[in-house]
Amino acid sequence: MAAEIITAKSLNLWYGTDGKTSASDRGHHALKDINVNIPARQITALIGPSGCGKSTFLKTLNRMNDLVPGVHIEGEVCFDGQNIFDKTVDTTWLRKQVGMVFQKANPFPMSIYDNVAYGPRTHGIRNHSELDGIVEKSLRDAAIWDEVKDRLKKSALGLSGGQQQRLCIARALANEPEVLLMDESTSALDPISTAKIEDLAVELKEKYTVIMVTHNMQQAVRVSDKTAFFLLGELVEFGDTDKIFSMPKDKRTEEYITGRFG
Ligand SMILES: Nc1ncnc2c1ncn2[C@@H]1O[C@H](COP(=O)(O)OP(=O)(O)OP(=O)(O)O)[C@@H](O)[C@H]1O
Repeated sequence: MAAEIITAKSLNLWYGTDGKTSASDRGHHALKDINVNIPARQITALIGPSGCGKSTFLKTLNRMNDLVPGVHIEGEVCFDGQNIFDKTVDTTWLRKQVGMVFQKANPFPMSIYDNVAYGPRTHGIRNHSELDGIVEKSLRDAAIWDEVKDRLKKSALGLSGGQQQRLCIARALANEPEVLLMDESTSALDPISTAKIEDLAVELKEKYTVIMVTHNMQQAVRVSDKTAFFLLGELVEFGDTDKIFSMPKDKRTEEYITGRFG
């Protein structure tokens, strides 16, 4: 059995607390007592109807929710055995380890090369040949090197949507993360670009742990090893993807995957 890389224990999150801490008026309870062990070097899909807390859970894993005013979090999330909410944890370090790719590709308005070199430069790497090596490796790992190797100094904004999304994956990989979070990263793409990103995710799990939010259940079946089904802020069921989709344990999971709601 694969070792876990991320463990959530009694994780609860409220939005809109406005500084209130009494249990009765803490705002919207978006994550309710989540307990889960996410295995390393596998793909975990987060599924569930709109508004059930998938993105909130994903963003909690690299503390992106810290940036939302009025959020209150209780419980633990351990990354490589360390609670990410400990005061000693540097969020810049955490976000380097746990990188993120968003729903809509968001390349910086600069060259393809500079997009990928951005993170390493921020972390102090200045040597040209070292940066060249990181840029090439990251673009190769993101399966876009052959398409861009002759235009590295051209603007990233000239790439197609699917290429931009793979560039954003390369930009995240340049930081040498252990975990890659993907928040509906193919929902804005055509089927061919989607297939490329799905194939890429499967290749990436040799070196990285991938956690992806998806609305597309076929996608979860095609690419993921584990599936987590969320409903109204609860993690209803977590397990092997083939079991979740063939023999769900919970009636609510069965109803969702058979299309009876959502
Ligand atoms: N910044 C925020 N402030 C207040 N409430 C929020 C915020 N972000 C999300 N919520 C609420 O928390 C709940 C969970 O939202 P979340 O985005 O995690 O759901 P989701 O499952 O990812 O949905 P979708 O599939 O539509 O993206 C929703 O009720 C949402 O309205």
